Amino acid sequence: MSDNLIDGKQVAARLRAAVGLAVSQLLITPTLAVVLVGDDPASHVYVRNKIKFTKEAGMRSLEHRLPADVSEAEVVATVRALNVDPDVDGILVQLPLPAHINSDRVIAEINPDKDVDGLTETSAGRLLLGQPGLRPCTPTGCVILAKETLGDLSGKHCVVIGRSILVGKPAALLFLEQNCTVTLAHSRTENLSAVCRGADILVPAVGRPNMVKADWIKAGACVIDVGINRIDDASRKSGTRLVGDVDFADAVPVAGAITPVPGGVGPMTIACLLRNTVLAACARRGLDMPDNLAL
Ligand SMILES: Nc1nc(=O)c2c([nH]1)NC[C@@H]1CN(c3ccc(C(=O)N[C@@H](CCC(=O)O)C(=O)O)cc3)C=[N+]21
Repeated sequence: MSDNLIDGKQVAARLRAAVGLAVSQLLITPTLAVVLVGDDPASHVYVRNKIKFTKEAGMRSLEHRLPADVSEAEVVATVRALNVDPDVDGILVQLPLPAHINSDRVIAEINPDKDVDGLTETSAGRLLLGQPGLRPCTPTGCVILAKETLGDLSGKHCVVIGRSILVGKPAALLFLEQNCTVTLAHSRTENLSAVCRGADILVPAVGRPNMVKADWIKAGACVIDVGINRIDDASRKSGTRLVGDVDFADAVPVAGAITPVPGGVGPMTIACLLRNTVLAACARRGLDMPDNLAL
């Protein structure tokens, strides 16, 4: 193993421990409600992990399982009931939803003060405006990993590749909030590799296996790989393996620090969900954010 790896698993475990400590000092038990529709096996694995870590951090989790053929109206009704349940601090609707359900309409129903995924229009507006609010989990995890490596990010040139609503756009805004100079690159960017070579912090969030090569990376740059791509690998028993958007073997010798896949950004996403649940529980009660959960 090289010495420039950013151990997302370890940073996530530490964040979960910090969440647990913050919870133990509260007089209430934050509660996360998870809505899971259908029987997608991957979604069930994610949700099981989320629930396990929620409990480990001393919080309560409620699980609402709905059948795959449930109507959109019933999912909306479930969200509305959670919105007004005073015991519920965070609501997570596991995505993707079955094709017959419009996930935008469901997400729009979530009370923004319980929006621990940070996906509602109100949460997005608060982020854009620099107002307090719940930020999306994966981009928050990227910022934490970058700060872990570099400390203060002020003045650093951050290049985010990918303009998705879920990751790229909010990541650009969160790095801007950290006083980075931000470039939001995407599929139409001219001279993409040269733009990336200017980055002190490079955040590929595209979903294209091994797209970023060594010659896209400035020597010593911090590389936060958001991609989680499953590719064929005949040498594995499963027949597949996970790779990021970065050609890891190529990039490792050039990067100053780099996240692996798996074991990089992924575990941070779940840890940030737990953090958001505590932040939501505090904000809803007019309590200050626990000091040890500040970015
Ligand atoms: N409402 C909602 N919020 C989400 O945040 C959300 C969602 N729906 N639907 C699915 C995606 C996916 N997602 C991941 C979280 C952790 C890992 C993770 O920890 N991955 C491990 C590897 C896991 C493996 O081996 O399969 C890693 O990268 O090390 C991956 C993916 C959250 N999502």
